[in-house]
Amino acid sequence: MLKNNLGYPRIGAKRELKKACEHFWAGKISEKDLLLTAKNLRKLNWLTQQEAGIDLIPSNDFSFYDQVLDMSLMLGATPERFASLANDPLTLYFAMARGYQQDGLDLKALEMTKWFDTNYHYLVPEFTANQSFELFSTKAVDEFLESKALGIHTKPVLIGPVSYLLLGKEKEEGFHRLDLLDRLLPVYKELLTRLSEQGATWVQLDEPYLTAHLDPSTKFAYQKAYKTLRDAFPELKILLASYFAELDDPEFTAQLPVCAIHLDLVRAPQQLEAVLHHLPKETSLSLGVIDGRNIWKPDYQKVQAIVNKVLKKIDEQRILLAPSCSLLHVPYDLDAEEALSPKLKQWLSFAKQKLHELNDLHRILTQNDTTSLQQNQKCIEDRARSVLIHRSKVKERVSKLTEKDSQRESAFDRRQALQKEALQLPLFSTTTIGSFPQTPEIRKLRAQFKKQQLSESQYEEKLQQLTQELISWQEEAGLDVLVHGEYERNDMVEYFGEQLEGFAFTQYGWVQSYGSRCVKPPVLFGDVERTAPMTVKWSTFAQSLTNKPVKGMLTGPVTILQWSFVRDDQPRETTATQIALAIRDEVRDLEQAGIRVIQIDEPAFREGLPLRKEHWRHYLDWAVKVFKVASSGVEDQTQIHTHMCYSEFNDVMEDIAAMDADVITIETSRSQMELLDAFSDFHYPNEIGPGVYDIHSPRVPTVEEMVELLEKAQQKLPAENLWVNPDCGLKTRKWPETQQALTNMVLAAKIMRKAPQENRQSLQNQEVN
Ligand SMILES: CN1c2c(nc(N)[nH]c2=O)NC[C@@H]1CNc1ccc(C(=O)N[C@@H](CCC(=O)N[C@@H](CCC(=O)N[C@@H](CCC(=O)O)C(=O)O)C(=O)O)C(=O)O)cc1
Ligand SMILES: N[C@@H](CCS)C(=O)O
Ligand SMILES: [Zn+2]
Repeated sequence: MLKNNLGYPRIGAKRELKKACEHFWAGKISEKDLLLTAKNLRKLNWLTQQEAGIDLIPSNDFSFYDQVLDMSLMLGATPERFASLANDPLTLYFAMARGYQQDGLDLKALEMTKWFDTNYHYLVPEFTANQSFELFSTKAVDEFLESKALGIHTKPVLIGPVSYLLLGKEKEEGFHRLDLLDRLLPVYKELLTRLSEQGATWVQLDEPYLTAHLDPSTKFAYQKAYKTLRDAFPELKILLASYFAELDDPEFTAQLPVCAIHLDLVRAPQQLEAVLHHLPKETSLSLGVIDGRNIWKPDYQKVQAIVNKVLKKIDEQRILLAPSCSLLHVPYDLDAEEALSPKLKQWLSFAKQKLHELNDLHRILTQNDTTSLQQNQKCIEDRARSVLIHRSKVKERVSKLTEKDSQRESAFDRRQALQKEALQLPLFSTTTIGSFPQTPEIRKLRAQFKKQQLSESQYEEKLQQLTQELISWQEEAGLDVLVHGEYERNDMVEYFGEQLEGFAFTQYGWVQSYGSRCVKPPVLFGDVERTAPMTVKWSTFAQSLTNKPVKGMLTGPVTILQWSFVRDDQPRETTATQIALAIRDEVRDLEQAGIRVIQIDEPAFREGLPLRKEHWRHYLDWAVKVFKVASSGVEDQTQIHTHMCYSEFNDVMEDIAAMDADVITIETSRSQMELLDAFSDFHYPNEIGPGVYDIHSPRVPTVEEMVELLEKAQQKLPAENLWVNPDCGLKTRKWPETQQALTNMVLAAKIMRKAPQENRQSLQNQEVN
């Protein structure tokens, strides 16, 4: 029974890679220094896994930015616009990730989207009809050799050919990306040849799309790909990894010609039986029994029962024990946490602890280690019985909710009329999504405050000053609905977690979100309660400085749930309802305090959608309901906004409309307003702000391109329902580019208001470049 790990976090336990990348981008360290930091991190990861007794240790799970981008580079799938950077691979790599505005070039980054239902984002490969592939980078081989030099025999991890193609997007009409398989497979063969030549014995090919609906042509692609690879490499042990959901067709997958199949038995234990039934006698099974997506200790007895069931069908040599998916989605090391309560800490495990759990389980299963089993049982029982978790007042309030609590007083038409009268906003009103640059100075102030080097009043005074400057700047820039800037927030979820009962927060529990950006998800361990207002002070302070409306800024219940490590002892919808009640109280308090526009962000609404369609209805029903519970406690005149980013809306339009927010701002600019089609096809009734520029890149958008996007939007939706705003919050941007971009955005809105061609010309002359 081998202990198999699918992937390890790579950002560094103290975010060393993040810091090195950001310093490199800022020109503060050399390429050599960056490469050395990366090498040290890889070494540390391999040694940690070796020490923990893992048999199949992954390599090529490291990435400077994203593993899908790494694959694109290895396979030579570089869009034409980057051709001039081909002789400088690292510059090319970061240009594809972040865009490139230098030396007279203005290259847009690849589109970024969510990695399945996680909070990790990948860079979408771009394909053309005459797409060619070549072995451009040998990263997987290089890292295999690097581990070999340390005396560690690793298992290279690659994204499998079919999922790689499915993760991408056709950039022109007339072909399907799976048509490219015949051109792609020779490059996989070349890569596997190099790996075999260097002594690789196992290779993990991730095919998470095996859990999506498999139509005949997709099945054909999988069969072709894996038969080709098996025929070419009969000796190589290919581990085919699925995760995050159940296989769409267990019989089909079980019979693919590979050495082993990995199953996520945390998310989808029900698939085991069917797979066992169809598994050929020579195929091994990797049992994903440790949760790679959450931080709770597993119940060893339950795992034991699963493995024993498998042992009845196949023998020990064909079983691998594994986490459910790569450990990329959990933090590094619980031992580093000094401030967590010891009680809570004994219920948790992070990546390093999960490795040791594999070891414990291996001993329990193969050597009958009853001590580990009993210790684990004690922890599990202790958590189940703990008084820390339960608040009867909260449970009672949830049970007393009625239909009325999730309905606004009047229908949208009436609310819209009342709000227009109350707010007196122009056509194409301009606003931002909430956050403004979180400068190193602001982060430093907070760090000093947390270390008690600054008193609360000193910290708040400085933030007040910055907020005041921001309000003045927005007024001067001519924005219509202002924001306070979210300077006081470390993160839009963590900030609320820190203020709500039922949450705990970590010191170093960082998880990569995209590129160098990390989040520290709070631990939602118990019943959620708001004991005091959370945002009223900052919103009312900002509102006191201006006559223009300042938007109150809250994170919605689905997003708080989705971006936290959530308790697994009750249904997610129950926990979401508890959060919704806390937000509802905050919304009401903001209204009472004179805030007339309130935004409840739900960027994770679409991400929370289960991967398997049969589970959608249930999720959508409760997700819409909890948003309405959070947002419906206000008067008709109070304008409720929501915001969503990176979402494919087509499938869920009806439910987004059912949320009944007065205004929704969405990400659309990277896809050139394509996403808006869903709203226009559906005749979305409420107001909508399609993002007119991409905030993930420092590139300053021109007035012209934003006008063009707004014109596209105007063709799709009535002008009186349109808002003008960026794609998302501006916290990751620097000040000069933010000012220039927003100044251009306001000009674009003014052009749209004036419309005649002559006015456009004169306004474009004022553009800031
Ligand atoms: C909108 N997005 C979000 C997602 N998930 C969230 N939970 N939050 C989100 O906003 N998912 C989808 C997208 C992903 N986008 C982003 C965008 C930006 C970030 C980001 O900027 N993350 C920051 C970390 C933010 C944070 O919590 N900072 C803390 C700690 C600051 C810090 O680093 N302090 C230093 C000391 C500083 C000094 O002394 O100078 C330290 O501790 O070492 C804070 O502000 O207090 C990032 O830097 O990665 C994430 C997701
Ligand atoms: N209000 C948040 C939303 C991000 S999705 C922000 O502006 O950062
Ligand atoms: Zn956003």
